[in-house]
Amino acid sequence: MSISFYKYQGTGNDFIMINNRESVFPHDVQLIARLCNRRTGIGADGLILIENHPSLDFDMVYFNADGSQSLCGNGSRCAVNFAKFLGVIQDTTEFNTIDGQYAAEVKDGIVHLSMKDQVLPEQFEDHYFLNNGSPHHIIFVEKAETAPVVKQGATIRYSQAYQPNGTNVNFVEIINQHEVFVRTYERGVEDETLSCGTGITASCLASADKGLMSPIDVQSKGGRLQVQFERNNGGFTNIKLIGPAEQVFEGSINI
Ligand SMILES: N[C@H](CCC[C@H](N)C(=O)O)C(=O)O
Repeated sequence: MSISFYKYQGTGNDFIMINNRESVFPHDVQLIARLCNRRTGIGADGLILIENHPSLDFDMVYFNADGSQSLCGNGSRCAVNFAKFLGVIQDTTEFNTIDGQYAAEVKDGIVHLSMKDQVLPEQFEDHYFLNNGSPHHIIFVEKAETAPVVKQGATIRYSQAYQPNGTNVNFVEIINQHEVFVRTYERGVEDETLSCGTGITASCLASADKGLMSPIDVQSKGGRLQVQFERNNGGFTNIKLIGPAEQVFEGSINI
């Protein structure tokens, strides 16, 4: 059976997007991993199905490249622009994810994704940790460009401390009081991705503990995003992940 797909990328985090409102594409993780393989398949960090939802605009079903599932911030931004392209939504939406209901707004093609309120990231001797729909180990470094992202990221991701589910690992360089540079080793991709939306958001919230203030502009290897938030005594509210999400090409696959 031939299935059409669209390739999207959000600051270099790239996804196979399928309009699955007719439920033709199976939730088959072996097939998904094969399609995400950059040598034998289409190639992507993940695959996203847009499916119907009984009360919300759509259900975003996200799979990492290895078929595992978690919340994807950049994938959510791409799903919103894809849903707009399909005519499922106009410029505002409330949709479902593995982490529950999320809202977003599209302004001049830029997606403003509202993230859930968060507590302060847990602080350890050499890192922070926050699970904002996906788990994030956050390390502040002098120079992110030279950080051993894959080597050290994989070591932490597979360490005993994070068994059995693992974690994403973020390396954060503070540029100034309103800007950071973030690189991420992503669980489920098992490599560095050009950006990680939930990781960037978690890293910005940890940066607030180091005196940075909203809005925080973020450099990633795949492009620039912005994270906005309000601090209250116990944590953060009105958190937004803001950035582009572009359609790259359309294709079809036989499954
Ligand atoms: N790899 C992550 C999920 C995707 C996160 C990332 N692509 C994002 O934009 O948030 C995990 O398994 O926790």
